[in-house]
Amino acid sequence: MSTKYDFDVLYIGAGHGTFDGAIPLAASGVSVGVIESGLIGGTCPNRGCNAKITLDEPVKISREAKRLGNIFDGNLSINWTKNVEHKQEIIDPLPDMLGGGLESNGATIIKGHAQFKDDHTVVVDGTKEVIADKIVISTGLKPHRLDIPGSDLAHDSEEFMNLKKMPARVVIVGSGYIGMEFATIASEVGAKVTVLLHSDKALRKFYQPYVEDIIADLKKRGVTFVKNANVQSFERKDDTFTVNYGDSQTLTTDWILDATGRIPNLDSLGLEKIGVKYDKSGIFVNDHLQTNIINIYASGDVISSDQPKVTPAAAFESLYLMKLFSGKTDAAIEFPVIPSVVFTSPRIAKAGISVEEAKEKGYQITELDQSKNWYYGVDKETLAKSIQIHDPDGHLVGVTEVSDQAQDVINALLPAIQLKLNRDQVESIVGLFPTIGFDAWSRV
Ligand SMILES: Cc1cc2nc3c(=O)[nH]c(=O)nc-3n(C[C@H](O)[C@H](O)[C@H](O)COP(=O)(O)OP(=O)(O)OC[C@H]3O[C@@H](n4cnc5c(N)ncnc54)[C@H](O)[C@@H]3O)c2cc1C
Ligand SMILES: NC(=O)c1ccc[n+]([C@@H]2O[C@H](COP(=O)([O-])OP(=O)(O)OC[C@H]3O[C@@H](n4cnc5c(N)ncnc54)[C@H](O)[C@@H]3O)[C@@H](O)[C@H]2O)c1
Repeated sequence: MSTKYDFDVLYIGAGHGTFDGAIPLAASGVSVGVIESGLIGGTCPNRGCNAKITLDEPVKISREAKRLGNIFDGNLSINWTKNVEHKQEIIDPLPDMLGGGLESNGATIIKGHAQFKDDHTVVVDGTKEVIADKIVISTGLKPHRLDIPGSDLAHDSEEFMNLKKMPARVVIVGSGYIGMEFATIASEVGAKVTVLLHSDKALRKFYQPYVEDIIADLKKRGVTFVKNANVQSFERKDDTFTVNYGDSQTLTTDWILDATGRIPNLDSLGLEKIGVKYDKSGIFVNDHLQTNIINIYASGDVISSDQPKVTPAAAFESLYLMKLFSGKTDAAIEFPVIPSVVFTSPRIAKAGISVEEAKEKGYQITELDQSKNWYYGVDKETLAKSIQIHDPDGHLVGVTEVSDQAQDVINALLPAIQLKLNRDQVESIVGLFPTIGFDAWSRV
């Protein structure tokens, strides 16, 4: 490293877009700095994936217990307060663990808010200047807030996960990942949930007939869905709230979740000052994750990209930059198949080519009603369907599944899709039995 720099590589933000690659980069001897204004680990461990999946665990068990019916004696009910305490116990150690992983491998953590002064200089909390050869912007997303009267009366996903008590009535505006996952959790915990849709579709990027199956199932469990709701305003009346929507329609509720999306977190970063190009979808990068400023890169959710804004994509980008910066590659980034799952119950998950794309290409589409499959019968899954897509050479190129085990099915099948395995190769691999992975693999 030249003596004019404090670090070879300086990351802004300490989420998956940073630490997956920054740890091995620092371990390889490269001088690494990480500036973080909040908790080390960023969204996923502290207020995203890990927090959410911990809160979802009793929900999953409760759903399964209900399906298994009178095999269980007595009623199971979820104590939300204890559930939130358990979530906190699980996630509290993560920032120290991840920070320890960075520091023990030689990276320096600098706490505070970063703002660019020039192409190589970042000012932390308006006082401390840090100079680096290369800088990676990995500042993630923040909740979008509706621009309507009373919008400050609504809450975000982090506040939902920290609720001490589950409100009796919850209105959720938005039916994307967060809207649908949190509707599943809140309703299983006992809240009367209403989901207000922007249009007539939820989870737009997923296979719509399966999304409709999930909606129908949630409706049976008491969740109300209002399509084309056109939310106008929120008002407070003592301890309750009124949601005004549509053509003079109203709803009274105890709590409002604004789940209308997440937007690039570029607050006071000073990008205009140095001329880094971006728009409302994120920072523009080339196929080496490089911005229009030669020494400044971006990684993770903050990038304007077609990849899903999920942890595996952020981690992959971060690892790519590690390889680029340590001279292990100079090739353009080549994304693997990035799978995605929505943790509703049943879940919906997918990888590879979508059903719509398969239809356009004339690929073979095979649908299986998994509720007839003995393995799904073990936990009495009545809503379980799977679609496999094969290309003209017989390679598995896409899978979509709705079932309570969809995420494990997709994980099991990923190697076949990513590596384009042929029949002999598929048959050369055997898995553990009886497991959903074995079952899924036997369908390839
Ligand atoms: C409720 C929820 C549930 C989710 N569930 C899943 C899931 O189940 N599976 C999945 O794959 N993905 C999930 N995600 C998405 C996942 O969390 C993100 O894709 C992932 O965290 C992106 O990582 P990142 O490093 O790009 O950004 P982040 O993790 O958001 O990290 C950005 C960091 O930058 C810091 N920062 C921002 N600006 C500055 C600044 N100027 N100076 C210093 N620091 C700054 C922030 O404090 C933050 O820590 C979920 C997201 C949410 C919100
Ligand atoms: N399981 C997972 O991987 C997971 C879970 C949660 C979040 N995430 C990530 O977090 C990000 C944010 O999730 P999200 O659910 O907030 O965003 P999203 O983009 O998935 O959904 C936003 C929803 O809000 C709706 N909407 C937008 N404007 C509206 C308006 N004015 N009125 C009513 N509805 C409106 C949209 O139609 C959409 O249904 C996503 O990019 C996702 O990748 C991932």
